[in-house]
Amino acid sequence: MNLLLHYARPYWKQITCAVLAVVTMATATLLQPQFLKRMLSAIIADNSQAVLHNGVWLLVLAVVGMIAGVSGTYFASQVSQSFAADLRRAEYEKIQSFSLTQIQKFSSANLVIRLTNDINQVQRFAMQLLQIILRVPILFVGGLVLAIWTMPSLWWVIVLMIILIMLATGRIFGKMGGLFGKFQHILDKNNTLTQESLSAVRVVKSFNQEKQEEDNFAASTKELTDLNQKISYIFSLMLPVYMLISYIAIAAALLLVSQTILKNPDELAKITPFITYLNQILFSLLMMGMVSNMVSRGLVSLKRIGAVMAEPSTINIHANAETGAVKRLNGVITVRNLSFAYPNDDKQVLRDISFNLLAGQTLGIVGSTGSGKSTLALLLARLYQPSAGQIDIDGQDLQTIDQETLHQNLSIVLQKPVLFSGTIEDNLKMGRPDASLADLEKAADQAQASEFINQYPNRFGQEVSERSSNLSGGQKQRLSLARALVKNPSLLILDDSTSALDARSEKLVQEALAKDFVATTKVIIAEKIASIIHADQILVIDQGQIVGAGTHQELLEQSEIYQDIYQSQKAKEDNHG
Ligand SMILES: Nc1ncnc2c1ncn2[C@@H]1O[C@H](COP(=O)(O)OP(=O)(O)OP(=O)(O)O)[C@@H](O)[C@H]1O
Repeated sequence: MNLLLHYARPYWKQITCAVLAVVTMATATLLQPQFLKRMLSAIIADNSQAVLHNGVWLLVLAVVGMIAGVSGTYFASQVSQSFAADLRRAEYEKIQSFSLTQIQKFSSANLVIRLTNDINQVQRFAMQLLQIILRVPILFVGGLVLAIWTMPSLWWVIVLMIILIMLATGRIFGKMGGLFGKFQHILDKNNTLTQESLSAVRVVKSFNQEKQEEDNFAASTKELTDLNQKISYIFSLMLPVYMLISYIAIAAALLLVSQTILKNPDELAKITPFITYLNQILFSLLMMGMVSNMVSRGLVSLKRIGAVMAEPSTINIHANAETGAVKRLNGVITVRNLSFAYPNDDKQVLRDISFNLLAGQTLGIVGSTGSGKSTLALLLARLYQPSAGQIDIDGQDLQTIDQETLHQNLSIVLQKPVLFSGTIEDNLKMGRPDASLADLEKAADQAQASEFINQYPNRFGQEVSERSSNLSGGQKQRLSLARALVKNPSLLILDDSTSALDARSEKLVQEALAKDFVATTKVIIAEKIASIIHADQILVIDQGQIVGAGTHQELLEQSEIYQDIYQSQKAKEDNHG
């Protein structure tokens, strides 16, 4: 609720207008039966002057009610849409400030729902709040008071009707308990399944898993449909039950009044407004039931958004608050006693890692599969936070460096290259939006990507399709490498980024890195020792620990594991050669 108040505050003027409009409309609705009663009395008394007078008032009230209704809807939709847009922006910014640890904690599919479906629910909730939820109590209390005032002797008919409706509502909502929470939970599950199977569509197809995926999806969708049907069924009971109760009340009222109408014809003028008030009370109770659906969903969504907003920002997005300046880092890396376990997992993937790297130096990392090399790269790029220990860049704790400074100084090429739909130019410029064509050409040369880019008639204007499915593995790797290089970073992290390149191209990339990126500190994870043989320092990682450190020559002399890896790779090469 605090969230709602916080984000609604800037719109207090529009909210005041919406509230005034709703109050005006409800008052007009409540006053109409009174003028109708006077008009009917005037007809019975054959007073044409009074008939006209009250008729005009009825018309005025109808027009005022209509204007208030339209302007109420206008202000309510303006407030709810602007409020939802602000909240969506704030939530998006919050998610941007999350580390991968936090994203993994919520799961990305779940965050997408919180950013789309939940915000929509809250927007609808805000709209209903300003439109219906405010109107309902006015109509209920006003209708009750005026109905009793119109026909005091029939007070017990109204009270009986309200008690019966309350009992019916209680029973209906008793059945609803918890259904909405469950609905949201299944929706999350359904979304995760969809996202997973669509993002891995090739794997699904190549393993002939379409049927299995379809079955999973069908099962989860059926669960969702069943639950939705249950909710709709319970709601569909409401209107007929309420109508039945109101007809009973109206029949009872008519029966009782029929006794007195002959003696006092003015009672006839009162029965019409009385029935109108009964209907207004009924309508307000019905609305209360209906909007409670929206309110429960809105509150569940608000709570889910609240959980995202309450998560502490681990990444400071904005550049230095005082100067607004983005620093050029030197790229001196100091890692002290670093340990790490993935969220929701007890296993220590990295243990007590320490090393130092001077600006412009190259660090090579080798080790068996699953030893923790990629994890170390992700930690160095601050995509995860260490569980223990610290990483300093130029003597500053990596966690405290603002996002803009880090983005401008650091480039990482992940093991699985990720490109975005758009042109090659769009992708390369992600690292440096102001890069000129000459900059792009230079980076493409360094990454050995020029040859295939030049084969496209529109060169850098060539479209990259969704999930870059129109590019080969090697082409994707070259483009992500070019994207990292175009930034001329102070710190470059390559996670097995040349694995899909032929030996000649890989050698040319290495030469470009040595020649053109002298000042850049380079961390290179490699399968092949040949890729890092000239590194200033090489770390050998095994089961999350450093088991050897030094230059190629030093490791050959000191590290058995390194010797084994080197000999086995050399033997393979000799066999091929
Ligand atoms: N997101 C994750 N959540 C939980 N565990 C993970 C996650 N990513 C990796 N792991 C685990 O962490 C360990 C180290 O993985 P990592 O990817 O760092 O190894 P690696 O040395 O880079 O392997 P490879 O050479 O095969 O790429 C593995 O046991 C892996 O199962």
